[in-house]
Amino acid sequence: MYRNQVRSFLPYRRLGLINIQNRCYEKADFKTSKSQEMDNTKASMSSVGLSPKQIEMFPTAKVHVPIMLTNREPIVLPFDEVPGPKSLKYISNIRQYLSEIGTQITVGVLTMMLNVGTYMNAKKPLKNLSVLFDEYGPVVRFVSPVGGDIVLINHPEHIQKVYSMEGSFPVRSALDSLEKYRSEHRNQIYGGLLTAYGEEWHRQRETVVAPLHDSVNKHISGINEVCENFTQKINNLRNHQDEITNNLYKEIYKWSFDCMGLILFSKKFTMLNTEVVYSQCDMSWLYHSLEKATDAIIECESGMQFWKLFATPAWSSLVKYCDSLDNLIGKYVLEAEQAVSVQQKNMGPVSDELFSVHNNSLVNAMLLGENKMSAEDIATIIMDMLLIGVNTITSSMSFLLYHIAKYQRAQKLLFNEINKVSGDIDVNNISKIVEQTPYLQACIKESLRLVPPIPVLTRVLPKNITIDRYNIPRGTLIVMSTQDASLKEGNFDDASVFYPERWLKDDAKEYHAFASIPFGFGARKCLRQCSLCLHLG
Ligand code: HEM
Repeated sequence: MYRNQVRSFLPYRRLGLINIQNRCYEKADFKTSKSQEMDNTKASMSSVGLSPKQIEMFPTAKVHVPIMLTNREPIVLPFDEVPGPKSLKYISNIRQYLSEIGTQITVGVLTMMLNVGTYMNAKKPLKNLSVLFDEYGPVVRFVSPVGGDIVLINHPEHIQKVYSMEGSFPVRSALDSLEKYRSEHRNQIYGGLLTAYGEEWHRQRETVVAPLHDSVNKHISGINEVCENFTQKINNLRNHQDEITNNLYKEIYKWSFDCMGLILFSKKFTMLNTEVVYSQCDMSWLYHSLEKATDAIIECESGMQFWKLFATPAWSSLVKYCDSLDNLIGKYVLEAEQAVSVQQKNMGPVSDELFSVHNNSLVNAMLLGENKMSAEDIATIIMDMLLIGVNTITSSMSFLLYHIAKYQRAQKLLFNEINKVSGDIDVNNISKIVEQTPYLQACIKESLRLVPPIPVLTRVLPKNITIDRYNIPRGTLIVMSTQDASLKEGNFDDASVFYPERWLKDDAKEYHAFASIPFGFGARKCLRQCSLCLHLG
């Protein structure tokens, strides 16, 4: 399964946010009084949309109250006091003496130990993280030998506080390997949505949101066809015991690729009907390159990062398959650009085929939008959406089917609900479908609670923040273990059980709004314009 975790120091160093030696601990941040702190917390909660009543629902008493020196002044403890693995703390004393290669090795070992280094597909990262929280409490400092320390948190209130301070241009850690590929190999300074920062990121996001939304709506009936195709194929693949013996994941991947093909390219990829994926046609190459590029990114981001020093096999594979993705997507975008300019200059009719593909397509909308983008930028954004979209949807759908298969009672209830409304479904009206299928929505939400495709989220804040009682300097990489939060008994009863009903009860509102956030939150949350998750989150 694709699980996404993040670590990266590069972007922050480049932004000048991390400088451990020169880090200035502003006095003001240390001397925050308790009342100020409470006011700040309340203001931040209302800024993220919680009412005073909801604030009361999650009293600050749940969070450790700072020890009082006098009867008014709470102690805000310095960053060095944040608990964490002691052996790592010693590293902080010697890190300035480590050579570049030594640093790479240490980072690699630490990364493998904790799996805080895999953007996608870490094997059991959460187990390791929850062990850390059990041992050190809700705020854990992970000293890194390279200079930028990591702070891990898992408490919903702390997560909420981080989001409330993320600012207008939130920064999260990116994929170092993809960023290096783009900046060094393709000469792209900004990269796509995943890797861009600041105003450039904002510009790209503004350009893509509305066209993406329209594109999903336009292709609903096409997506429905792909879904029917998928169920038909699964039906045919069953053995005499009604089981799918293997390759179900691959079929789900193809289904997700076909859906994204419609949304991003307005094209019927029909990968579900294609057995030979290694053929010469563009669509097969795109599929093949996507699989291989994803594998290569996973390999580069996890474990030893020697690719930063020399071309490892994983790095060469990343370059090869990202090049291939770039070229195929670039070709499509250039075609669309050509069609648009022929039409605009009235230079005669565009061929029917070209017109039918590109008219009303997502790329067309981006080319003609107010913030006109270059073909190269559009191609990069499409590549990002393809990479993140196909993998997250495949993971979500796989676990949804897994949970429904495992919890037969839920399966029966779901079956009855769908049976009841099936005669009355209008596939083009998503809002109505959502209204008609509350149990299905609850199943999706519950499955995403148990296994969010991206189990940890990250932010680098522009200001110091006090979490629990600790001062965390600006520029520190804060890793929010959101899956850990959603699996905590304190946040959900029988937290490890698939129980969709918890989202249907009136008291569902009592769950902390940040106890399960599969799509992230704030200005940089998921674009989530897929059919599966359009109305959730
Ligand atoms: C069930 C499906 C999905 C889940 C659970 C999911 C989850 C997420 C999460 C957690 C983030 C990071 C949010 C944060 O940092 O606060 C994210 C970002 C993003 N997602 Fe999704 N995602 C899903 C599907 C998709 C699809 C289908 C697309 C493409 C059409 C997509 C495009 C993106 C993009 C472009 C970003 C980066 C946004 C930015 O940095 O501004 N996601 N997603």
